[in-house]
Amino acid sequence: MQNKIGPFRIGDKPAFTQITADQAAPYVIFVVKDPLHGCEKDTAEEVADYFDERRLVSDTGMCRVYTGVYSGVPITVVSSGSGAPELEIVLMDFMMNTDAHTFIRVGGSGAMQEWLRVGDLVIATGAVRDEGTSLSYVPPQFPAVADWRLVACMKKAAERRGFRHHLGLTRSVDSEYPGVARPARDGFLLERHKRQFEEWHRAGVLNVEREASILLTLTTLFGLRGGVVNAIGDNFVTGEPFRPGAGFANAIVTALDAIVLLDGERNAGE
Ligand SMILES: O=P(O)(O)O[C@H]1O[C@H](CO)[C@@H](O)[C@H]1O
Ligand SMILES: O=c1cc[nH]c(=O)[nH]1
Repeated sequence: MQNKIGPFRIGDKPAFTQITADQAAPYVIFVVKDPLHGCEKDTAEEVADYFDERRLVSDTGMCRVYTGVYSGVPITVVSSGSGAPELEIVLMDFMMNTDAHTFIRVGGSGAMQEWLRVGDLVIATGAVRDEGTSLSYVPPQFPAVADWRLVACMKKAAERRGFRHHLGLTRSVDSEYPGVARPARDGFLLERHKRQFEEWHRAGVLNVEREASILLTLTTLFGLRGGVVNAIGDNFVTGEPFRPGAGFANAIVTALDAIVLLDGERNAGE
């Protein structure tokens, strides 16, 4: 049997973002409305403040969308809640209703290696799919891979700006507590949670957060261009304390500059 009810729409627009094809730029940046970024503004507005011109496309309460121009390139930015389940529905609004082809997550994360510093950037080459949403699409063996051109452009952008940055694997989880070996109520944490943390550390995963893998799974699955740049806000291994918004502005600029570089390559037919 198939679900006879299609995607949610209100006023004949996708319910969660109200996005329409004519309002969406080819390049879309996804951010979380997160107090960890240390700003008063909605995170989408924080990104849109970098645009040379911009217009508010929608604000449904769950998502806020701006479309504008940065260095001559049209870009859309959308903010939503935290975690793979929420980003899935935002991604599907764009993937099923617009011609957007490049999807970039800009966010924060916790470091999983002692040599990473708070404020550094991690440009994901791929993601560990330790969340449930992407498993609803494809088996765990399916790789969540970043687009190599986009990764190269983000690396070049960070280098040119002099931002400390690293390329490697990002792990996405559903649980912010045992999922990252952080004790929950009553100190609840099992040995297997500690072992899991150690395994991913030993496997060389650079950082952990909650959205990279759903974005990279879906862009890989549907032949779109996906990328993720996360700032390091704290270090789970060394205990370097959390600093709100550390490196987040650098992550935003890296994504924006990378889009300009990528657009230039596309226009040059590379
Ligand atoms: O800094 P942002 O992008 O919110 O992302 C990280 O912070 C949130 C809380 O952990 C999760 O969404 C995680 O992915
Ligand atoms: O664990 C996390 C998640 C987001 N940002 C951080 O700094 N750490």
